[in-house]
Amino acid sequence: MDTSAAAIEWTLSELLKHPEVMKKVQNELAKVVGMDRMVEESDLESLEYLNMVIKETLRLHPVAPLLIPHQAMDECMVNGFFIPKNSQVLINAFAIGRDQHAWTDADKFIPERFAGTNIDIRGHDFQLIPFGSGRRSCPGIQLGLIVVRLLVAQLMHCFHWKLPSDMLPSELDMTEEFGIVVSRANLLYALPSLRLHK
Ligand code: HEM
Repeated sequence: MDTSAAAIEWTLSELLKHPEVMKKVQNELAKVVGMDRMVEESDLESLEYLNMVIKETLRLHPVAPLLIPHQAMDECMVNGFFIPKNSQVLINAFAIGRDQHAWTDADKFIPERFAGTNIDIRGHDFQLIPFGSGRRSCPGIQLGLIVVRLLVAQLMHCFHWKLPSDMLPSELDMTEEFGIVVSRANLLYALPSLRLHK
């Protein structure tokens, strides 16, 4: 049940499916980090476009789409609905991330939608909660985000990527395998070639 690995795989899949976005990520890396050294953890905060790409990936592919089941400690009203004490409550982060009322072109992968907004993924903005929100939200968020951002950054910085057998980006299979953690149903194949020669 590796949430970080699933998030990395979905991000790479979306980048392979959207070569123009991959190009922008690689251009940002060349500009911010340069091509004389590898990207480091201290670079991550400066990689604004990469951070938008990760947010957009986790909006469309929250790796734990129903979070973890919660239980109401007391009865309460939520949005006019009565929730009895001890009810099991499931939060559908997947549906929230694709809600047409909250997002324009909700099913499309558009990292630029976050440009100039303060929408974050740490549980303050309820339309984007891939780590949950509140007291039982993910305690590993900081580590998870560093691992995902650093790995994707290094893979994009060090290598050019293409799909095998002249496959078109639009042909890339994005089938999900359902579980508490939703990962790709089929392995992702992509061909790297060296980009960073130092
Ligand atoms: C991109 C990576 C990750 C994602 C997307 C993610 C997502 C989540 C989500 C959605 C929940 C449930 C929150 C809720 O029900 O409200 C959760 C819980 C949890 N996560 Fe993560 N997680 C990630 C990485 C990690 C890492 C790296 C660790 C540990 C080092 C971790 C440890 C935990 C634990 C212990 C819980 C249970 C918290 C509780 O029930 O109080 N997670 N995570």
